[in-house]
Amino acid sequence: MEKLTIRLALDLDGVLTEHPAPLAQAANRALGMQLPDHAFVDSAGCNVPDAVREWVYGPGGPASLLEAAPRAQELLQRLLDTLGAENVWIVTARPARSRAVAEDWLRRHRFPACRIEFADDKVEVARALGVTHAIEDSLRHATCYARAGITCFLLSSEPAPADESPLVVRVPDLAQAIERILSLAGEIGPVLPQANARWHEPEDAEPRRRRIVISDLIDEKARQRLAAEADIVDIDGRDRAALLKAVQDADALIVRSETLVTREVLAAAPRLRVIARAGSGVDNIDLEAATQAGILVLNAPGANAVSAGEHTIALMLAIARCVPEANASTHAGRWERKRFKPFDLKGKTVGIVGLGRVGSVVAQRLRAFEVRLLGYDPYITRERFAQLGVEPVDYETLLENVDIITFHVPATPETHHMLDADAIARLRPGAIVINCARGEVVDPVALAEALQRGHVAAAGIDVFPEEPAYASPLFGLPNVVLTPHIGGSSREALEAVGEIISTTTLAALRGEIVPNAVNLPAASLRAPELLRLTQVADAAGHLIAVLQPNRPSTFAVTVRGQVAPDVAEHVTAAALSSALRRWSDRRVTPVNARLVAAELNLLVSVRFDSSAAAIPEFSFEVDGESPHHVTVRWDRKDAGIMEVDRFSLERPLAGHMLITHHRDRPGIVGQIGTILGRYEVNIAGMQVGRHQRGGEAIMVLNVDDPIPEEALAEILTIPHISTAYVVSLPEPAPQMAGRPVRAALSQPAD
Ligand SMILES: NC(=O)C1=CN([C@@H]2O[C@H](COP(=O)(O)OP(=O)(O)OC[C@H]3O[C@@H](n4cnc5c(N)ncnc54)[C@H](O)[C@@H]3O)[C@@H](O)[C@H]2O)C=CC1
Ligand SMILES: O=C(O)CCC(=O)C(=O)O
Repeated sequence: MEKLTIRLALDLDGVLTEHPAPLAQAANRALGMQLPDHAFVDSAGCNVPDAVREWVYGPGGPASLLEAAPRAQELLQRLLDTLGAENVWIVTARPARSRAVAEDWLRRHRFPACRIEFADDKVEVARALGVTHAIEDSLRHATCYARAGITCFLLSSEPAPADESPLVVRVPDLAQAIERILSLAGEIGPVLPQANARWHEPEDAEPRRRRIVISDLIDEKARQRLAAEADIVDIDGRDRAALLKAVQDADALIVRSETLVTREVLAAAPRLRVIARAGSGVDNIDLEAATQAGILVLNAPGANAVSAGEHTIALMLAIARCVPEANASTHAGRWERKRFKPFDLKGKTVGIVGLGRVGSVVAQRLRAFEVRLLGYDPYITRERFAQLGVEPVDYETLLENVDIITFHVPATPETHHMLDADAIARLRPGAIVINCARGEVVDPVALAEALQRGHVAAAGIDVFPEEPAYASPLFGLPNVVLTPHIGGSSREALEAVGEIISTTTLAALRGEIVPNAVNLPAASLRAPELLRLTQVADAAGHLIAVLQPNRPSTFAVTVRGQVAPDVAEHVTAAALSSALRRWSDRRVTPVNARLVAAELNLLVSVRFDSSAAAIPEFSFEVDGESPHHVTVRWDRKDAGIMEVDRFSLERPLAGHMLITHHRDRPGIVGQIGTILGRYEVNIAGMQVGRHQRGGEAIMVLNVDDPIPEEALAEILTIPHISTAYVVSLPEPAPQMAGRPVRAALSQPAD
C-alpha cells in the first residue's frame, strides 16, 4: 500500500504557545486599547492595528513572555520524528519582521528545530510547500485551508456549525490533533490528488483495486459480490477508532443504522467516493457534509419495507395477544389462562402516520384484519389514500380517534418528537403506540410516563433515539414490547437490500449513474449510455478548462434537442466538476460541483432549446478575455466533442492532441509537423476547421507521444499561431468505436 506523505503546517500562537489572551491584555494595559481576549488568535483577521501587532510580536514585546502550550515541545518532536523534518513547518501570521523574536522564543522554550514561515495568506504558503494538513486555533485560517482542500484540525471546544466544511476537523487540544495526524500517517495514500497539468486522467482510470469498508452486518452474497471486485475491510462501525482508521483509504463505506457517518468520519476519509446505506433511512449519515465533500450517498428504499411492515404487525399482535408475558409465564411452568386478557384487532381503529413504503405495507396487511384505517401524511395524494383504503385525516383527528397509532415517517426536524406529551394527552385512554420508524419520532420520557400512568396501555418499540440502546426510560416497563431495531432484518430483506447496495456501489465506483442515489438526481437513461455521455461531458469540461485556464465567472450550458432534464443535469455536473478540478484545488465530483461553483462565485446556467437539433447537443460556454465554447453531440448511444470555439470538426475529439488557433495561411501545418518531428512526436491524424479561407481557423493534431514543453514553446513562435493547447481526452468507448452512428455525430446538428 502507498504510504501517505503528510505535509503539515502548524500555527504558532495558541497552538504551540498558550492561548494568546495575555497579548491582548498587555496591549490594553500598555496602549490603552480595548481588545477582546481572542484578538491575537487572529490579529490580522481581527483588524488589530499593524503598529500594535509590531509592538506585541517585536523585540521585548509581550509575545516573548508567552508560555508554551502543554507538552508542545514533546508533541512537535513526535511529529518531526514520524513525518520527517522536511514535512513539518510552523506557519504563522505574525509579521515577518518578528522572525528573530519567534525563533528566540522557540529556542528558549526548548522546541526542536523546525522551519518557520511568516504569512497572513497561509494558504498561498501552504500550496507552495505542498501542505496536506494543518493545525490552527483560528477559524478564519482553518476555513481558508479547508477551502484549499487542506484538512485542518481546529483546536476548539465549540460545536461545529452545520455548514462547516468537512475538511475542518474540530479537536479539543493539540495532543488530540497530533494523535489523529499520527494515526493518519500510519498507512494511507495521498490526500490530495496530484493535479496533472497536461494529461487528463479520469478519476476512474486508477489501476488500484478498490477498497470497501463494511461496518455493519450485510448479506453474505452481497459481501461476496463486493469482494469479487474490491478489497473488503470488515469493522464494527460502533468502534469509532476502528471506523476512523478504516476509512482513511476507503473508496466506499457500507453501513446499516448503527454506524454514525459524521463530519469527523468524512474528514478522515479523503478518498471516499460512495457511502451506501444498506437500508432505507439515511439519518445516520451527515448528508450535507457528504454532499459538500462530493461523496455519493446511496440507499435501498423499499427493499426492507415488507420486513418492517410485518414487524410492525408482529408488535401489534404481540401486544394484542399478550405474547411476551404469556410466553414467559408458560416457560416458567405457571399455567395462567385467567391472567391474560388478549383482544382482537378486528373492529379497532388504527392510525398510520406516514404512508410511504413501510406505511403502505402496514395498511395493506391490516385491511385483512378488518380494522378501520386512518392515515396522516401531508405529502401523498388523496388517490393514494383511496388505493390503500385509508381515510385521510389531520394529525390531531388521528390522535383523538385511534386505538392504535403506528409511525412510519423519516427522522426529520418536522417529525422530531411528533409524539410528545401534548400529542399523547390527545390520545384516547388505553391507546397503543407502535414505533418501527425512528427513535427520534417519539419522546421516550413522555411515553414512559404515560405508560406508567396507564393513559397509554402498551407500546411496541423497535427503534431508539440512541442506538445501540443500553438504557431507556422504557426499559423494564411491563406493558412495553421492545426489539433491538430488527424491523428491517428479515433474511429476505437483507438479501434484497444486499443485492441493490452491492451492485450499485460497484457501479458507482465505476463512474456509472445509479438509480438509488440520495444526493444526485435519478436518471431516466440506461446506465451504459449515460456513462458514455457523462464521460464525454467530463472530457468537454476538461477541454474548456484547458482553453480557459483562469476560472471564469460564468459557465453556461445550452441543451438543444429533446433531452430529459435529469440527463441534462448529469451532463452539466460531469462537465462542471471536471472543469472545476482544474480551476480550483477542491475535491470536486458531480455530487458537489454546483455547491463548489456557488462557493467560488461561478454562475452556472442551463438553458433548454428543444426546438432545434435532431441530434441532441450540449454546448458549454465560459466567459473571460476570449470566451470559449465546446459542443458535445449525442446520438443517444454515443457522444463526442464535435465543435470547439464554434469551429465544427469532422471527427469527435479523442486521444492526445495539439489544438491551435491560427490564421488560415499556407505552410502552417508543415511548420508544426517539422517541429514535432524534431522532438520525435509522431502525428497520427489531423483535422482543420475554418469559417472562410484565410480567416480564423482551428487545427487539431492527434499525436502518439506526449508533446514536450519546448516543442510547444517553439510552435507558439510560428507566425499567425495565436494559441496552442495540449490536451488528452478519453478514446471512444470500445463498443462505440466504428459504430456507423459515429458518422451521424459528425452531421451538422441543425
Ligand atoms: N425498523 C426498521 O428496521 C426499519 C425502519 N424504517 C424506517 O421507517 C420509516 C419509513 O420508511 P419508508 O416507508 O421506507 O420511508 P418512505 O420515505 O417511503 O415513507 C415515509 C413517508 O412519511 C411521510 N412523511 C414525511 N414527513 C411526514 C410528516 N411530518 N408527517 C406525516 N408523514 C410524513 C412521507 O410523505 C412518506 O410518505 C423511516 O424512518 C425508515 O427509516 C424503514 C425500514 C426498516
Ligand atoms: O436493518 C437495518 O439496517 C435498519 C433498517 C432501517 O432502519 C432502515 O432501512 O431505515
